[in-house]
Amino acid sequence: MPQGHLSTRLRERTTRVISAPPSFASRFASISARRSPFCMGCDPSPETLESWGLEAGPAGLAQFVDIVLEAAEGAVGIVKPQVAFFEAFGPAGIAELARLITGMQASGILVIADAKRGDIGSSMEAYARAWIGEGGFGADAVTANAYLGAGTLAPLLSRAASCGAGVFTVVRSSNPEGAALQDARQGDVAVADALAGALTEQNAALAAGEPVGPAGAVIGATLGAAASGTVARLPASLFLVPGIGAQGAGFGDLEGIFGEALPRVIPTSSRAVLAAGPRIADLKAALADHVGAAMALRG
Ligand SMILES: O=c1ccn([C@@H]2O[C@H](COP(=O)(O)O)[C@@H](O)[C@H]2O)c(=O)[nH]1
Repeated sequence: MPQGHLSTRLRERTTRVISAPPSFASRFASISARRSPFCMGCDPSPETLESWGLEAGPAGLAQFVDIVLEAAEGAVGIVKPQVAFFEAFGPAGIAELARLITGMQASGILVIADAKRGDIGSSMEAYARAWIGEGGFGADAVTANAYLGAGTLAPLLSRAASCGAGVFTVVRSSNPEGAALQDARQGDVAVADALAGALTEQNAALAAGEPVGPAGAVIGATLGAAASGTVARLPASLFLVPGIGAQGAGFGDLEGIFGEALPRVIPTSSRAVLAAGPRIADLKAALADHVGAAMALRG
């Protein structure tokens, strides 16, 4: 191989290594220490819009976005818009979702797009471009479903690793209907545990020497200590943990499920926070309560 070609390749490789963006795990660790690991759910359901005195249509949605942007600024480090509630308003809803994502990021807030994507590998590549990295919505992390097989997550995970994003795959969901499927046997382990093992393998391949990789897991706060065996199979994952508040779980349930993994937990709650709106001061007060409760878990 000609010398010039070799040095060009070396330079390209070095540039890639030097310019690798910080991982989602390191960005979470930083925001968690500076603000809190708590994640504010942004679910503009018709019920929430109406209870805030807003029209359950695109104009009301735009006002909702204005309010949550102002309430979140300086009060919380992570938000999770539930994409379904934006999609429900069609193109106008998608535009508001994009506005929420860029507005939150402009305030230094990490955005987890709760889109729960899952498909065959070629379509997952398109979902990866849609949600993380440049060119699409550019969220900091996205949620995924693995019902088409753990291997279909690969395009999403490799893009996440290269652009410093995270992927949270549903492993054990917070809803009561989830257990029948997630506890079904795959060989001699539960489907959820087999998926946890596959995510851990992906983290070993993609974490680039960091202790926590891009393959995170969704584990419901409602599940109790029965979920801790699954947690143990995910030693290099962050955990996105819904179910606090309206679904009946509390911050006090998290230690029994996560134990020593608590520093990797991102507790999230939507309705319990949004019920305080629409006044900004009331929302900030509800956020302060949740942020404080999540900080107390860090010890
Ligand atoms: O297992 C899961 C996975 C995702 N979710 C989502 O989290 C929020 C929970 O909202 P609350 O109002 O705090 O109950 C919502 O967007 C769900 O789609 C979940 O609840 N459970």
